[in-house]
Amino acid sequence: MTTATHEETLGFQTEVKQLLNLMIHSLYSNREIFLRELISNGADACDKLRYAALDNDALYENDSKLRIEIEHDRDANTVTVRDNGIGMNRDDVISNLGTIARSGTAEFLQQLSGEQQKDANLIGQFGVGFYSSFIVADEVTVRTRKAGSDHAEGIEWRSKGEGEFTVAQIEREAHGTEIILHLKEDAREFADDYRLQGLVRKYSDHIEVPVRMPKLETAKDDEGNPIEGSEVVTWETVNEATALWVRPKSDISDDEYKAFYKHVAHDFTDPLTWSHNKVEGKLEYTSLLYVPSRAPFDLYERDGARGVKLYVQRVFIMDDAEQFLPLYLRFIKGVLDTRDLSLNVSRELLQQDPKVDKIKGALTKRGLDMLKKLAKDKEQYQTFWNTFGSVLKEGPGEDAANREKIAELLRFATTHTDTAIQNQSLADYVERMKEGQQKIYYIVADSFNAAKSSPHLEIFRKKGIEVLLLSDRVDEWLMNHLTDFDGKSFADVAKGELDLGDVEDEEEKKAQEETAKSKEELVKQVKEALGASVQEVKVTNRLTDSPACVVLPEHEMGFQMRRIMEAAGQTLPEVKPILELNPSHPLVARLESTEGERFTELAHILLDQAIIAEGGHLDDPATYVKRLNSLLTA
Ligand SMILES: Nc1ncnc2c1ncn2[C@@H]1O[C@H](COP(=O)(O)OP(=O)(O)OP(=O)(O)O)[C@@H](O)[C@H]1O
Repeated sequence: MTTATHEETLGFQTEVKQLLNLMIHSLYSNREIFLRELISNGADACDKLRYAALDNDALYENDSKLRIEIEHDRDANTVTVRDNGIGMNRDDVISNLGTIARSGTAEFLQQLSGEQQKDANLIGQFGVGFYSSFIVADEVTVRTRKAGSDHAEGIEWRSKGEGEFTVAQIEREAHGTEIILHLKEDAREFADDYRLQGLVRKYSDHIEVPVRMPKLETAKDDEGNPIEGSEVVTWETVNEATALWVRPKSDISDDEYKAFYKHVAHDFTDPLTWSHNKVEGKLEYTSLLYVPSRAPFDLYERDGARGVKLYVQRVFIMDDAEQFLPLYLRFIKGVLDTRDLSLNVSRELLQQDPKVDKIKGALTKRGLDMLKKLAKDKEQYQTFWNTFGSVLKEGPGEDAANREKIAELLRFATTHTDTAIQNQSLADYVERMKEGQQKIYYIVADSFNAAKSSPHLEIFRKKGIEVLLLSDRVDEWLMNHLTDFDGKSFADVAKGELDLGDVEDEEEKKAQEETAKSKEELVKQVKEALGASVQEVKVTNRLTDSPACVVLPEHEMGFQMRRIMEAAGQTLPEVKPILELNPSHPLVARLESTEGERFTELAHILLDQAIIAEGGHLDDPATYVKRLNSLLTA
C-alpha cells in the first residue's frame, strides 16, 4: 500500500488541454494506438536507463533485466503498462506529463479545425505519445521513481484528462514507471489477454525490450485435472524482442518494417519506402532509413526534431542525432547503429569526430539512392515530392558534392504541361529540348499563375521552347546553385540578354537588329521620359502579346528573392529595371506617334504595367491609376 504525501493539484498547460480534447475525438477510430505509444515510451525509458548505467551500474538497483509488463484486471476494468526503465522524478513528471514544451505547438494547435478527419491527420503529424491514454481511459494513474533515487521519492500522478492532475510523493520500491489506465465503459474490450497480445504483436514485435504478459499456470494431478490452489503466475514474453535492424533483411516482412517505422518516427501512417543496410569494412554500421509519407508539423521549424536514432553497438545513445544527415534530408527518419563511435559519445563529441562526417557522407548517399529508387514509381514519388520537394530543393546549395544526384531527383512545373503539378524532371526537359537549344530556361515568380502568365514567356511559347515555371520560396536560391545539368546551363528568362541560341536563325537575328536600329529614337525618348526610374530602355523580341516587360541584369538578385528578403526586414540596395519594348505592339506604335506630356504619361503607364505583370508592387499606385484613367477618358 502506498501512502501519498505532499499531494498537489495542478492545471495542465493550455496547449495540453486543447490537444487532449481534440485527440480524444479525432483519434477515436484509431484508439488502439494508445498501447503502442505506451510501450514505445517504456522501451525508450529502458534504453535511457541502459545508457545511463554505462557510467553507473548501480542505477540498475540489482534489476538489470530491462522489460515491459502488461497486465489487466477485468473486474477493476484496468490495463497496466509497467517498465523498469529510467523512471521520472517530480520535476520530470510535471514537465513531461503536464506540458508540451515543443516549439511551434501553439501555431500547430491553431491549425486544428474541429473536423475529425482533418484533425486526426494533423495530430498524427504532431505525435500523440502519452496523452493517447485518454482516448481509452477516463482516469490515468502513473507511478514512477527515477532509477538511483531514494524509495521515498516515488511520484504518483493522477488525472481524468479534464484540465487538472494531481502529483503526490509516494514510497515506491521499484524504479521505472507504471501506468494504470482505468478504461472507459466503451473501451472494456482492451481488458482482455488476446486483444492485448494481438496488439503487442502487431505494433511492438520488433522492440528489443521484451514485452511480457502474465500467464496463469495450474499444476495438474496424475489424471490431468487441475489442482485447486496450485495456480502460479509466470511471465511470458509476447514480442519477438530483438532489435529489428539487427535481423537479416530476408527475415523481415514489410509489415514489420512498417511497424518499426511507426515506433521510431512516432507516426501512424506507413512510410513511403525504406533502406536497410549493413556495412562492414572501414566503417562499421547498420542503418535503417525511412522516407515518411507525410511531413511532421515542425519540418520548417529551425529547432524541429530531425535526424536518426543513434545506437552504439545496440545501446541506445540518443534520439534525433542530426549530425548524420544533411539538413536537406531532414525528413528522413530511422536508426543508425555503429561500432565506430564510443559508448560515451555526446552531442558535442559528435561534432568533432571525423568518423561522423564519413558516416554522414555514406548515409547521404543511401538517402539519395533510396529516393532514386522511389522515383521509379511515379505515383509514390509524386507523393514524396509534394510533401518534401521544397526541402530537397535546399540540397544543391547545401551539398555541392551531390549536386548532380540531387538535380536528377528534382521535379518541376513547366510550360510543357502548364499545370501547377511539379512532376517533370530535368532529364524529361532535356529530352524535349529543341534542335539548336543550348540552355535550360526557367522563370521564377511569386506564384504559379504569375510564372505561367508572365510576358517573358511569350517568345518561348511562340517558338515552342519549354520553360520551367518556378514559384516556391526556395526556388531562386535553388537556381543560384544549380549551374548546369547534363552539360546544359540554366538561364533565367527574366534576366540579362535574351539568347535563344541556334533556335533563332540568322535572318531573324538580322531583322531584329534592323528593328532595333529603326527604334533608336523612340528608345532614347522613353529613357528621357522615365529618367531615373529605369536603368535602360531597349527594344525586345521577347514579347508577342504584351507591349513591354521589365528585365534585370544577368547577375542581379531576382525579383522574387528581393521581395522575400525585404519581407524579412532586410534593406537591399535599389536596382532599377531594364524596360524592354515590343516594337510590334499597337501601344508602342501609339507611343511613337505621341508627344510631350502625353508621351511621358504613356511611357510611365507602360513601365508600371510591366512591373505589375511581373508581380511587383508599384511605388506610387495612385499616380498610376490617375494616369491610366486620364488615358481612358481621353
Ligand atoms: N514510461 C516512461 N518512463 C520514463 N519517462 C517517460 C515515460 N513515458 C513518458 N515519459 C516522459 O514523458 C515525455 C513525454 O512523453 P510523450 O509520449 O508524450 O512524448 P514523446 O515520447 O517524447 O514524443 P511523442 O509525442 O512524439 O510520442 C517523454 O519524452 C519522456 O521523457
